[in-house]
Amino acid sequence: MMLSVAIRHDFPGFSLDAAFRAPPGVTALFGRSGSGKTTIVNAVAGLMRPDHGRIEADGRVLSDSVTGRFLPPHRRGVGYVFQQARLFPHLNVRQNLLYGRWFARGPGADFGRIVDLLGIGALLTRRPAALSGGERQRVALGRAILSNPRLLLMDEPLAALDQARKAEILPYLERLRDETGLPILYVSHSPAEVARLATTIVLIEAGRIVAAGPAAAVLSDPATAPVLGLREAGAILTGRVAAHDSDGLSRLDLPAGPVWLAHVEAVPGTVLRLRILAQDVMIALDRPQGISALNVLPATIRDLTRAESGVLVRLDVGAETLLARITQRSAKGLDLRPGLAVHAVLKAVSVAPGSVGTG
Ligand SMILES: Nc1ncnc2c1ncn2[C@@H]1O[C@H](COP(=O)(O)OP(=O)(O)OP(=O)(O)O)[C@@H](O)[C@H]1O
Repeated sequence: MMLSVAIRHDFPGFSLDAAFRAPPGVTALFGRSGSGKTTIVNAVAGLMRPDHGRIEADGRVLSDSVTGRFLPPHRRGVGYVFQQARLFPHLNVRQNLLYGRWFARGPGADFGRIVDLLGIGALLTRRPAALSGGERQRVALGRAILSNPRLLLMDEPLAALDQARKAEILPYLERLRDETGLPILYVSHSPAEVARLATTIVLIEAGRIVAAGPAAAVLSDPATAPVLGLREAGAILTGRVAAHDSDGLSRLDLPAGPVWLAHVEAVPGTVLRLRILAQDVMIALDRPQGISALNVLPATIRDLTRAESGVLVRLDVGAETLLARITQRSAKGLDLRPGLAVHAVLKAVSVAPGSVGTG
C-alpha cells in the first residue's frame, strides 16, 4: 500500500506544487496555517480537482490530469476523519459504525476487532450526545476504518480536543498505525503530535514541500528547524523499557546506552519513542562527573549549523541522531567540529510523558 501524490494547483494568490509518497504508517503533513495541507488532503479525497498532476493509491489512479481520470470521492476507498467527529446524532454508536460498513469495499475490517482496538465496546448503545469528545473521535475513527479504506485521511483529528482527551486518544492512533498497515495521511500543526505519531514527515511551506522522509531523519535535520520552530526542534530516539526502579524512575535501553526517565506505564520489553528537544541537550567534551543530569550518551558530532543567534549541533548517538542547540560562544569555546567525540547530556525531565509513544 502506498499513496503517491504529484499535483499543481493555482488559487488566486496561492500556488501549490507538491509531490511526495506516503507509505504504510502515519505520514504527517506539517506546515503553517495556509501552507496548503488541507488542499492536498482534499485533492486526495476527491473533494477538489487539481489543475495538474496525478494521485495514485495502492497502484490505482485516483486522478490524472493527463488522461482526465477523476474518481468521485465515494469510489476512492478513502476514510476521512475531520477535526469534528461529525457522527449522526440520531444513531447510536453501533449504528454509526455500521454506517461506515455500508460503504465498505468487499467484506471489510472485522467489526469486533476494530471495536476492541479503539476501546469502544462499552459505548455501542450510546448516542453521540452522551460521549466525550475523545470517545466521539474514536467512534469516527472506527467508522472510517470499517469502510475498509485503502488509506485514511486525518485532518487535525485532535485539534478540537483538550490535552487530557488528546492524551487519551493518542495510544489508539498508535495502535491503528501499527496494526492496520494502512497509509494514514495526517495533517497537524503540533510538533509534539508529529514527533509522537509520524513514521514519515512531509514539511510544507507556502505550497512547496521543503523536506520529506523518515520522521527521525526529518526531525533531526537542522535545515527543518526553522519550519518547525527552533523551540520545537529536536530528535526522536527509540528505546526499550528495561526496568522500573524502586525510586520511581524507568530505565530505557537505547542503542547508544541507558536512559532514565520518570516512571513510564509500559511493561519491560516495550519499545518506546522519546522526543528530545534540542534545547534540552548539552554537550560536554569529557564525560561529566558530579552532575545532577542522569542521562549522558557518548556521541560524535556530525555537523554544526548556525540558527538565529545559536548553533544547532547534529550528533550521532549509536545509529540514531540527536540535535543540540547551544550558543555560538560555547561552540567556539569547546572548539566543536565534525568528527569530534563528545558526550550529550540530557536532562531526565526533558523527556515529557506526553512525548513518549510506542515506536
Ligand atoms: N477554494 C479556494 N479558493 C481560493 N483559495 C483557496 C481555496 N482553498 C484554499 N485556498 C487558499 O489556499 C491556501 C492553502 O490553504 P489550505 O487550507 O490548504 O492551507 P492549510 O495548510 O490547510 O491551512 P490550515 O492549517 O489553516 O488549515 C490558502 O492561502 C487558502 O486561502
